Amino acid sequence: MRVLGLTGGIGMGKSTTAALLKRAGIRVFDADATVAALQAPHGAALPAIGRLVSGSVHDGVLDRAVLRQAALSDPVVMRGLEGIIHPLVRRARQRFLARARRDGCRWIVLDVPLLFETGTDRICDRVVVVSAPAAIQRQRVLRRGRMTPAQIDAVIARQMPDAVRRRRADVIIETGLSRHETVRQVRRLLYALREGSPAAWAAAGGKRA
Ligand SMILES: CC(C)(COP(=O)(O)OP(=O)(O)OC[C@H]1O[C@@H](n2cnc3c(N)ncnc32)[C@H](O)[C@@H]1O)[C@@H](O)C(=O)NCCC(=O)NCCS
Ligand SMILES: Nc1ncnc2c1ncn2[C@@H]1O[C@H](COP(=O)(O)OP(=O)(O)OP(=O)(O)O)[C@@H](O)[C@H]1O
Repeated sequence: MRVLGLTGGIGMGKSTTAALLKRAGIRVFDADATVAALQAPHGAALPAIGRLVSGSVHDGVLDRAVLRQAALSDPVVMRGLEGIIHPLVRRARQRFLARARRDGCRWIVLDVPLLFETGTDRICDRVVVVSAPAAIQRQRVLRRGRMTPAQIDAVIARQMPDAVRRRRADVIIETGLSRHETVRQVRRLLYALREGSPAAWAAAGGKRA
């Protein structure tokens, strides 16, 4: 079984790209969804989060705004939160991989925002980076309306710069153009996954020499 890493900064288009891959029948491990499940009402991470940030959990329900504010304004809190979350995500990922291996999957996708930052790229055969110009990125996250401009900057500051991610990518999917263009790039990627030839990977690459 081969592992395709899918990553990119906040709002760069990971979920959109992951959905296209899923539609093609590829199994996708979604790290953000795993985090959401851990933080859902009575989720496995809540007792520890309640101890880390007092007032963030009431009757087994997380107050996300309180946690977001605390984590994004204090690096010590964010590190503590990551210390709670990341080992649990790693365990869920291992269960996902074991199941996919047992089911005989050829390629699976790991959709992980912090793929490089957490060293998860080391278990990937190829890495796809989704990327768009910084101004478009900020505009997209702002439009979602969940974060203030300062909170967006705090998240971006904790992530690897886009230019570094692009250098480390095997394949870059540009999402700053039309949705149609993104679909076209994903189609080339799917062809490379199926075909496996150097020429197919070169065609999917999207990296300028
Ligand atoms: C900080 C929290 C409370 C903010 O919640 P919020 O609902 O505002 O955002 P959401 O969870 O949808 O995250 C949006 C995006 O922010 C980025 N992001 C989230 N956490 C982090 C982090 N610790 N470092 C860098 N980027 C992060 C990711 O790109 C993610 O896709 C939440 O993201 C969280 O609990 N983060 C810690 C867990 C973690 O490291 N997640 C990253 C994926 S493994
Ligand atoms: N060509 C495109 N390709 C992908 N996404 C696009 C494109 N044009 C616009 N978008 C929009 O960009 C937004 C961000 O995309 P998406 O939610 O997939 O990002 P993400 O990387 O998963 O973000 P996050 O890390 O914050 O969860 C979405 O609202 C999506 O509709």
